[in-house]
Amino acid sequence: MSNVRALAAETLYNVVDKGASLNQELPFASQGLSPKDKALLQQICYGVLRYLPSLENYCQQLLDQPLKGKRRIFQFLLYVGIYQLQHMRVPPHAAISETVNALQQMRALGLKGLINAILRSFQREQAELEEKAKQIPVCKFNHPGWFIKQVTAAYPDNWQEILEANQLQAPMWLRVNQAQYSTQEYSEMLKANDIEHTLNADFPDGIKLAKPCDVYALPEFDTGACSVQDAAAQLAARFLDPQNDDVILDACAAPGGKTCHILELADADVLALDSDSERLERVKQNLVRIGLAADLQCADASQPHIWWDEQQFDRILLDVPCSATGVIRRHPDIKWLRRASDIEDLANLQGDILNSIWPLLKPGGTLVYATCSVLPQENQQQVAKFLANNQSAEHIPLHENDTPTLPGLQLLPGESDGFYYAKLVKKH
Ligand SMILES: C[S@@+](CC[C@H](N)C(=O)[O-])C[C@H]1O[C@@H](n2cnc3c(N)ncnc32)[C@H](O)[C@@H]1O
Repeated sequence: MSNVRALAAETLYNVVDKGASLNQELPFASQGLSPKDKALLQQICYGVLRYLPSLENYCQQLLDQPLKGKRRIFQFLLYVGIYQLQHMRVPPHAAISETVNALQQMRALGLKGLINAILRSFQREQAELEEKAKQIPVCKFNHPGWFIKQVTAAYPDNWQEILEANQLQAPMWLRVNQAQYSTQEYSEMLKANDIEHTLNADFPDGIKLAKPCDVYALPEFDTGACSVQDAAAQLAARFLDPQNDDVILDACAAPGGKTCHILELADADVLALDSDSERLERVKQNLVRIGLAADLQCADASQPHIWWDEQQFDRILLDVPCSATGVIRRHPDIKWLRRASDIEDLANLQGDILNSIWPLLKPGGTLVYATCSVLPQENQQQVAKFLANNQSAEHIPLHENDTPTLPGLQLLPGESDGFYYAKLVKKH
C-alpha cells in the first residue's frame, strides 16, 4: 500500500477501534514512503485524532447511517477527507480526488460515489455542520467527556486553556548535554548552523527550536551534544540534583531520557530499572549515543524483594506510569486510548510503586516523584496521601505555594508539556 490516504484510514482504524498506539502504528505504516509522504501521513493521522469527535459528528449529520462492520474502515477514510478539507492547505479538489483514489488501493471502488458525495456535501454545508457540532461540548473541545469533566473540576479557572493547548502542535525542545557544552555554547553552535531557537531561564538546559528539524541536522547530535526532550521533562534531573559518586535508582527509566540527563549532570552510579524489556533496550541505545553508562535491569519497581540487593540509594527518581494527559498535544491518541476507569487503576499502581520503593531510600536521601499527567488523583492527591501516611517523609517545596496538603509543582501544557513533580527527603 502506498496511497497515503488509504494508509491513514487504516492506521486510524487500528488506533481508534483496535486500541493500537499511534507511536507503534505510524512507523509501520510509513515503511517505504518518501519523506514527504511520511510527513503527510503523520500530519493527517495527528490531525484526525485531534479533531475526532467533530469529524464523527459531521459524518453523523451527513450519512443516513454510520459505516459499520467490514465498511467501518471507510468511515475513517471520510474523516481523512474531511480533515483535509477543513484544516489543511490541500486544494479541495485534490483532497477529494486523492481520498476517492484511495478506494482503488482499498479494493472498494464501489464506494466511490458515496465517499465523493459525502465530501462534496461537507464542502457545501461546512458552515452549518460546524455550527451544529459546536453545540456539543465533546465536539466543541474535541476531548472525551470524562476528561473534560475531570479537567473542569481540577482547573475551574483555566480548563479551557488546557484543552486548547492540547490541540496545538508541541514545540521541539533540546536538552544540552552540560558535560559537553553549556546551553549558551550550544546556542552559538545552532546559530552558526542557522537553526533558529530561543532560551528560557526556567529550563536551564533547554533550547526551544523555532521549528522541528531532523536530529541529524543538529550539531554533534550523534555524539550526544544534545537530546530531544521536552522542557518540563528536563526538570526531573534538576530537582533530583545528582552529585558525583551518588548511588541513584531511576525506577521507571525507559526510554531513558531522564537517566541520561542525570548522568550528564553528575558522575553517578545509576541503576535504570524498567518492567518493559523492549523499552529498556532504548535506554541502552540512548546511553550508547551519548557515551554514558548505567546498570540496566528489567524488573517490577513495585516488587523490590525480587531484585533489590539491600543497598539503599542516595537518590531515587520515580517517573511513574501515568495517564500521560499532560502530553496529549504530542500524542493525541491518548484521548481515545485512555478510559476514565484507567485513572483509578493508574493511581493504585503509582501508590504501590511509591510505597514499595520508599524503603530503598537512605535516611537523608532524596526522592523525586514525577508524572506527565494533569490529573490531581495521580499527582497532588497521590503525594498528599503518601505524606499523611509516612512520618519518615519530609516534603521539600519546589515553589512558594507547594505545601504538604497540596504538594508539588504542576506544570500545564503551554511553553512545556504538562508535568507534575514532588520532592521528598527521608528524615534521619
Ligand atoms: C513515564 S515512562 C518513563 C519515562 C522515562 N523516565 C524517561 O524519561 O525516558 C514510565 C515507564 O514506567 C515503566 N513501568 C510501568 N510499570 C512499571 C513497573 N511496575 N516497574 C517498573 N517500570 C514500570 C514503563 O515501561 C515506562 O517505560
